[in-house]
Amino acid sequence: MSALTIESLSKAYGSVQALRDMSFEVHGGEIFGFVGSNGAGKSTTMRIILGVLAADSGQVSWDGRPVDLHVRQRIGYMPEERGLYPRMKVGEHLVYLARLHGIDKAAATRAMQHWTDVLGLAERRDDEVLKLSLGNQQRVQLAAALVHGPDILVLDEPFSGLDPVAVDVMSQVLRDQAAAGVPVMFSSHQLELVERLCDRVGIVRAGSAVAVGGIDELRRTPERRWVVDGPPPETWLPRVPAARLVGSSDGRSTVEVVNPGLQDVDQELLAAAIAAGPVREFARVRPSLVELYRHVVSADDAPADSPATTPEPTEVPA
Ligand SMILES: Nc1ncnc2c1ncn2[C@@H]1O[C@H](COP(=O)(O)OP(=O)(O)OP(=O)(O)O)[C@@H](O)[C@H]1O
Repeated sequence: MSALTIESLSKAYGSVQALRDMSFEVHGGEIFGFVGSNGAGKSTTMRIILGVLAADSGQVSWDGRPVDLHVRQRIGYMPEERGLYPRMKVGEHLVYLARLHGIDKAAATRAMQHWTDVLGLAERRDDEVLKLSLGNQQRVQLAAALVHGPDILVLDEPFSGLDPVAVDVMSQVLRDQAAAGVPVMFSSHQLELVERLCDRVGIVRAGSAVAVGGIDELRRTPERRWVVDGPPPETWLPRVPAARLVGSSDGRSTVEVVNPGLQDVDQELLAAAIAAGPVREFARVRPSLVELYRHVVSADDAPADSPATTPEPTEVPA
């Protein structure tokens, strides 16, 4: 399957180092969530992928070859600063954009009809863009990214400001595109949505991707914790010196392995707990994407808009 490879991008705006050694890959058929604080470098990376901005160094390739004008024509892009002509009618606008990508008039009209149907805009085809609500303008913007049948989708905050129904519609479109083999990359600050929708994520801090991987992969943190619903911990935990109590509530104890390098402590914990009484639940505690994000991003003490030192990458299991 094809892949979009972002390799060691650097970019400075004057004295602000927006990107430093930004690297990650988006594979065909996956939805990749691009997350990070304000000013971390997400939009800058996406603009460089599109070629509307040049990197100082590094490169973007598709299928192992540097992205050229021909490939860029095949990208569907939703810019952060939404770029529609307010006085143009929705239908005409989409046909015009498809034609700019070299699609003939009949195919462009069919594509416009298809995407306005899918995105719930069929009734609005003859309305000027400026007469639409912001959420509907955003749907048009997604249609604009899709109308030429792109091979790659790069969407800058496509979900911001959408109502829950529009979020569902857009999520389904992205799933369908990924199922058709398209690599779908989008940035967002809505981490629950990213966790629900994405196959992989890249967490950006101060211009670098500091954690990249499948969400389950990233959640396998070195801090190993278990929740145990069973006998009181004081009756069995002292038998496992490698673990300590982190907290208890409602009869459930959270225990943590003191030395993360030790293997099979979970089996010792379970055996010790069962020996002391019935165990109703024994489960590994995994951080949510929100917790993971806070952990990774909290190392960024410098304000995002000022020059910062290069962060140490967070180790992610292969
Ligand atoms: N045109 C520009 N001129 C000068 N500095 C810029 C410009 N565009 C971005 N920057 C700076 O580059 C850094 C990265 O900005 P970028 O917009 O890529 O971040 P972002 O992760 O997309 O942020 P947000 O989540 O707020 O959209 C920030 O420090 C920003 O202030």
